[in-house]
Amino acid sequence: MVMGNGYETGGSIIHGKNKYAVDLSEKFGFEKKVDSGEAMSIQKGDEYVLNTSKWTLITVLKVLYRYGFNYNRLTKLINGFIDEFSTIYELQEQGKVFQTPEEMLEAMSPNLLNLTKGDTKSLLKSLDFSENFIEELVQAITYVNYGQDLSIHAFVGSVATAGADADLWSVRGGNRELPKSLMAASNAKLHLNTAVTEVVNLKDGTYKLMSNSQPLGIFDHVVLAYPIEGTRSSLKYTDFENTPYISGNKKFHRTVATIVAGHVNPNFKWRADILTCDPTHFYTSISLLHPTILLVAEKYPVYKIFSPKELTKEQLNEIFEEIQHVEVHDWLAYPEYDTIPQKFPSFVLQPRLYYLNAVEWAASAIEMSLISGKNIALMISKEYQ
Ligand SMILES: CC(C)=CCC/C(C)=C/CC/C(C)=C/CSC[C@H](N)C(=O)O
Repeated sequence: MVMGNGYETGGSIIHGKNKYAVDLSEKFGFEKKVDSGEAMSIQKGDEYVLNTSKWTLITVLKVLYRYGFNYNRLTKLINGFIDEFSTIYELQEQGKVFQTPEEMLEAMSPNLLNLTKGDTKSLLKSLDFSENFIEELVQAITYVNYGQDLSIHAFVGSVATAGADADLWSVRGGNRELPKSLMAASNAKLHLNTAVTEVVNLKDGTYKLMSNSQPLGIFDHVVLAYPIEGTRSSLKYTDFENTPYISGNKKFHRTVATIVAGHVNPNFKWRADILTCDPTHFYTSISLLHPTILLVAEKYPVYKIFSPKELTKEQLNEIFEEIQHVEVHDWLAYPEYDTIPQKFPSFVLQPRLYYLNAVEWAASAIEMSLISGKNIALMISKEYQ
């Protein structure tokens, strides 16, 4: 909450063709919030290489002028990617289940699995996209959506690009309403503010969960639904023959989201939203935020700055002349995608012990988690058929 209103820092956008998020939002009667009409600029050094306009026609002309038909070709490529990706809905409708993210991608299309094996820049170069288009527009997109450059693998690069489409929305009131409503609809017993610190294998096909040496219960199935590699505290596994999961050298990427209510410094060349394609900047993007729902009139505009490190006072003062409120969210947000793992983590760590966030190594996005959750739910339900 910033000065009476809520704003979203992560998991803030959903694509119009993300079927599960769309269907669930309709089921729960959520209203869609579409933030359109903002201009956006791409910064390279001190220069803005592209300034879009709130008028679509002008933006189209500007993009054509700078990048020729590269943008149209990329749109076609991403539409093809979305079509291949969308076969997952039919596969899951048929009850198909997958042990690993690799199996899942391959079932959607062998091309999607292949995309995880090379980096985004090489793919685009091999398809003859121009150097300035790749390094300016596409890199600005990978920076804003995953805080990383074009060395991320081409599957997540494609998801990032789909996440820069015009067809984006969020839930009015906040995307967090989605898991909240799903939880309520499940009628499950919820232990809030209770960290699971230990999983004990009872060796009779069940697991006991512990929170700081206090038993929470005995379960037939356990789903770990948090990023093990991106968590600073560790989970203890007791009475397992082998440790169910070792993160090894898989790392999560640090992203700092600084939310500022205040006024931009007139000496700072502000554009409605700034994306940078340039690693020399201390930020990867600066955007004007809109409250998830307007509860009180905004006294100050609210901005979100993504950066790889916490911002210093001097850096904040470079951007703002007046700061009324600052909030810093320093988190391990998504995998470090340039270290392409030999193998993604499995959805099944041991019989009946599942890992939902294994899917984040393919790509981290709300819909990816919903798909992974459905995969695990299908696996569990098959045991009872
Ligand atoms: C079925 C469609 C439309 C695409 C398949 C791939 C996919 C799951 C696209 C999601 C696009 C999207 C909204 C990406 C967001 S980027 C992640 C960002 N860091 C965040 O905070 O959510």
